[in-house]
Amino acid sequence: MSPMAAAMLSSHPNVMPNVTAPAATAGSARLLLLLRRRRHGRPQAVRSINRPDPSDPFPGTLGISRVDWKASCAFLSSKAAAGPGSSSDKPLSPSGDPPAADPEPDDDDDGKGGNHRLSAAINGVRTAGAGALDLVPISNLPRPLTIADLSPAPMHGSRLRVAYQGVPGAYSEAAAGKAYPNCEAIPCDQFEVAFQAVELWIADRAVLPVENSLGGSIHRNYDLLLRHRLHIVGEVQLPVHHCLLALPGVRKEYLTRVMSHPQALAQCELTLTRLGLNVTREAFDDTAGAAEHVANNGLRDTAAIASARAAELYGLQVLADGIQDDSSNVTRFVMLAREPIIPRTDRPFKTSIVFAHDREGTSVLFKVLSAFAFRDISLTKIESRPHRHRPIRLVDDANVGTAKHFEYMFYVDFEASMADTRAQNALAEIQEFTSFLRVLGSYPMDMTPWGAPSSSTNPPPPPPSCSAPPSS
Ligand SMILES: O=C(O)C(=O)C[C@]1(C(=O)O)C=C[C@@H](O)C=C1
Repeated sequence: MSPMAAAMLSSHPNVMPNVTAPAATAGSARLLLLLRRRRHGRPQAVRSINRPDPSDPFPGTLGISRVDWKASCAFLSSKAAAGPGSSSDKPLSPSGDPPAADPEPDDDDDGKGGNHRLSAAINGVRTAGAGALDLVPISNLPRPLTIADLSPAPMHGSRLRVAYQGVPGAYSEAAAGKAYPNCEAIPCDQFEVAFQAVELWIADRAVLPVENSLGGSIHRNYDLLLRHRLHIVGEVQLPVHHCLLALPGVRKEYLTRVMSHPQALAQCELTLTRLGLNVTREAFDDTAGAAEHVANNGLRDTAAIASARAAELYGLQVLADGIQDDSSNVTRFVMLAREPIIPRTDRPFKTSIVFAHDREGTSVLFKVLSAFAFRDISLTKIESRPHRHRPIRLVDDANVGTAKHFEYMFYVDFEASMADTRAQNALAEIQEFTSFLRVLGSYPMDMTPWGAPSSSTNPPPPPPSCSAPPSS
């Protein structure tokens, strides 16, 4: 089994390896108990019984050894034959008394005949000294894996896991909460790690910043989009409202240093000067990480630029609120998944592409842009990044010498779905004069109305958990 499939199986509550229908043995009773516990969200029970057993010929399965299995078969063939009318008719509690009620009733436990007869027989045996067998009807056996379980839709019975860069309190965490309101947000120390977390099935999605209205593009993520094989499945725009944070009791005059994410420092540059602060700027991996660093190290000469939520989390005071240079400071994040979503035309969609060309001159770029313009497709973004594998092109001109051009990869976002024939035709045309073309994703546009920036930028603790929006 591939590691990917194994990871899927282990994360699927209904998937249990090596379980077959004729499970009426004590070993399988134990198995049923395990399955039942697992269904009711008590993974410790599974873990504890799953201890390595030297006699287990199938390590890694559910911890039922062949010895157990044989004993179970012998046990049941002698006792289940007791049949109806014996003591086995009455389900009994472990104490030997009839149980008042099942503390963990099964959803589909209808209490009628069929499998219950078998379960009653076994429960009857339990009073004869077999211990606390707590069986569920065979109808509750795990269902087989179906094609739907293999679809890109995540969940597998649990919350969506969303990787973001930074620590709790970072804006990226708030963006993850906005994109997937009930997700389990997974902090990552670098953008690259968030990409890998999705690729390795540690997370179902990544939510990463790509541009800010004041600071511009987050180039690292453009480069990573090309290096990795993830798909853009959505976007969210998050108003970003920065605060100047310091340890309780510290006054602005004492400050000699301000730390934050370089984007946040850039977004507050003018305000820092206007506040009359004579401070050095120090870059940190993320805004909330800077706040945590100030708090953990008791730095009384240093402030952090971060969210109000970071102040709460790390016990800092807010020295100044709303210090971004523009009150409508917004960061755009993209949501990434292992599989693309199916593009639609019944709501506004955006498509992101990246291309390179190997012909000389500027006309290629002109032609690409014309392919969209002729079809009335609006571009919302264009970004160029160095072509890593071929950064420079030499152009020989016998008369003038050798010209050197920088080579670029061009990233374009346009307002159309890949399900729209205009977009398909535009890309078919573009493909003819580009050497490389990749669709990074076709996804619903974030159409949320422009809310009050201050409240949403100091978001309420992004629900540590998220549900997928309908589109992704
Ligand atoms: O440091 C954070 O809190 C982040 O989420 C990162 C980040 C960024 O990369 O631009 C996100 C939003 C803000 O624009 C500032 C920083």
